[in-house]
Amino acid sequence: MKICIVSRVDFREPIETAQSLGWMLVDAGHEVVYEDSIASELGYTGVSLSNVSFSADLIVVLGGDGSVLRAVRMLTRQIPIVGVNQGRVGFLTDLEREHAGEILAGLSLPLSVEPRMRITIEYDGEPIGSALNEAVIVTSRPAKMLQFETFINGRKSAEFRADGLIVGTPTGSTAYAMSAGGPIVDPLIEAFVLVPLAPFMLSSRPHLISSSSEIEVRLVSSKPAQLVLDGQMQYDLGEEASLVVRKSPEPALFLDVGRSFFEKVEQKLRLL
Ligand SMILES: NC(=O)c1ccc[n+]([C@@H]2O[C@H](COP(=O)([O-])OP(=O)(O)OC[C@H]3O[C@@H](n4cnc5c(N)ncnc54)[C@H](O)[C@@H]3O)[C@@H](O)[C@H]2O)c1
Ligand SMILES: Nc1ncnc2c1ncn2[C@@H]1O[C@H](COP(=O)(O)OP(=O)(O)OP(=O)(O)O)[C@@H](O)[C@H]1O
Repeated sequence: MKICIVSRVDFREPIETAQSLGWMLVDAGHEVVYEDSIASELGYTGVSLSNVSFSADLIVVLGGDGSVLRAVRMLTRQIPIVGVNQGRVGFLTDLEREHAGEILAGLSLPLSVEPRMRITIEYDGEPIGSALNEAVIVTSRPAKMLQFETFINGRKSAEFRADGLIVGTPTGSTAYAMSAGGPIVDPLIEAFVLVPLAPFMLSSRPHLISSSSEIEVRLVSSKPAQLVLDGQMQYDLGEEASLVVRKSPEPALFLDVGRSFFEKVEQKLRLL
């Protein structure tokens, strides 16, 4: 198989892991390429994630959740991906560093994957990006509320004031949405999680909406707001902005290594 290794490069351990893992995978008969930023740390010629998504069979990410979110975002075409935890929480990672080499070396095609719903976002009618965890519309001025209107398949569903609104996925239900009071959603379910941030009215509650729906969020107030995708891409929103969120036709493809989602919930989130 052709495997592309991606790594965070902000400290030595993942860089050293990337080198030793690469050697182990080559010894096991795999073709190994490195993404640009880790390649330059190791003195190799790298590949871009956008291009390699058309030729690699698997992406291996050395890092935490942010590194996995970044890698999924940078893939032009979704291909199987697996994270090796080199972060603080690593909820989206499924392999620990100590065992990653032997497990990955033994892989062969076809790979077993677990599709993870992603979302696409349009701003004022133009595609602006996609997300695996969530899209957040949030006030640019702390302690100033925004006024929202939401529409499900063109029909008005709510009008409320809040600091912000999370439109999340089941994968993102254990991230910001959970901290904001949303439900933990089995990632095998395909649905949107709508969670208001500090709503003015207690009646503004989290909602679970079918993934076949089209969700429009309109900003009624003229106060400054921002759109944040997976906590990593940030955009200023103009007055009376309209954002349309849909299920992406391309889910992320998490390599199935037998890790139970609920085991991870128990292990990683209850101990935090
Ligand atoms: N109050 C909060 O809990 C809060 C606030 C902002 C952002 N976030 C989350 O952080 C994500 C970005 O992650 P990052 O690592 O680049 O930023 P980061 O470094 O700020 O990490 C945020 C924390 O969220 C965890 N996390 C991220 N995705 C997760 C998931 N799907 N399930 C469980 N935990 C998850 C990360 O492990 C990290 O501990 C955003 O998508 C958002 O969901 C959480
Ligand atoms: N190769 C890279 N080039 C630039 N930025 C990167 C690269 N790899 C990771 N990052 C960014 O660096 C940060 C690394 O954070 P990451 O989430 O991987 O680790 P962590 O925050 O320690 O762990 P966790 O998110 O699991 O708590 C992320 O924001 C990610 O987007």
